[in-house]
Amino acid sequence: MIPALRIATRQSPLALWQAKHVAALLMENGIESVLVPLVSSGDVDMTPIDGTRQVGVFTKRIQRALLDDEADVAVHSLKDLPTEPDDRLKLAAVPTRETVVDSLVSKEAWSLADLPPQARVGTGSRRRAAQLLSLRPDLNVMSIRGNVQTRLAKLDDGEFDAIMLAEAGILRLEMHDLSRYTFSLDEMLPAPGQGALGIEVRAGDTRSFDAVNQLDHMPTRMAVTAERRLLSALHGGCLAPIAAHAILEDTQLKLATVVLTQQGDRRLDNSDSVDAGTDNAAEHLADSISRLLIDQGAIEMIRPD
Ligand SMILES: NCc1[nH]cc(CCC(=O)O)c1CC(=O)O
Repeated sequence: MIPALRIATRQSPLALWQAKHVAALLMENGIESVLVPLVSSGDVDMTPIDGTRQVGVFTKRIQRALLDDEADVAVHSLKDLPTEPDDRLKLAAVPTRETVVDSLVSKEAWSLADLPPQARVGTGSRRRAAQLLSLRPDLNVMSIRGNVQTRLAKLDDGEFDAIMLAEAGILRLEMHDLSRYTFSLDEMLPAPGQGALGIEVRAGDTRSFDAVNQLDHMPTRMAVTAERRLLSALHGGCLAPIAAHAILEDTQLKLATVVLTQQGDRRLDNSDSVDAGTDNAAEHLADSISRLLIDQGAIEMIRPD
């Protein structure tokens, strides 16, 4: 009998949902799997996210499980996965993407315009903070940590008037009735890879690769390849105020980007598209926008002060 694929996962409700989702997708292809739940430092460390903290806190622990042969498959939220490739691992699949947008969660379901002056808005993301401040400089953007449930409890306790979350996480956790306003893409562009999963296997593990690669969704893969390449070209890491959203529409791959200063007082908005049928379309699209951004001074803007 072929042994079941071992899927490494963190133990937050969102991570467990994502790992079980991948197990279900594998099962549709007749592939058995078991979950290997692990503890990551990103889940226990409650200090505020800032430039001094390491990137990859959520992903390193489960990558280590693969390298140590405790598991065969690592399921990540793609936006948490650093762009620097690790030769020992391979991104075997990026399945069909969930909604990419962000939501503003508040008791009153305030829209961006409804938020009272100076309202206290919680987010741990520089990208969300800077975009929000660029639109509403009066707001008090405050740091918040913890998993989705912890953040919602802090909102409930009155520590914040509103918090920002990825809509993908809200839907995965089946909080369809959560009182919220969903930003349009014109108001708030997502993080590179937001709403997508990234599934890694050990380089050279062809059995796991072949099983997992069946879950790869070409349009999603192209879109996130463009978004992540842009992030990587700007040396942004997942903590920089860089937003990017790509989508394949008919034959065109489109990429929209926003780069901001931390306080949102300056922003660069760029978008472009390419014929998706050309060689390395995603890479070329990202490279042409990143050259533009670098000329516009993006590297200096995102430098943490
Ligand atoms: N940084 C934590 C994280 N990683 C992935 C998601 C949500 C799911 C996704 O964006 O794919 C979240 C929570 C959030 O940003 O609200």
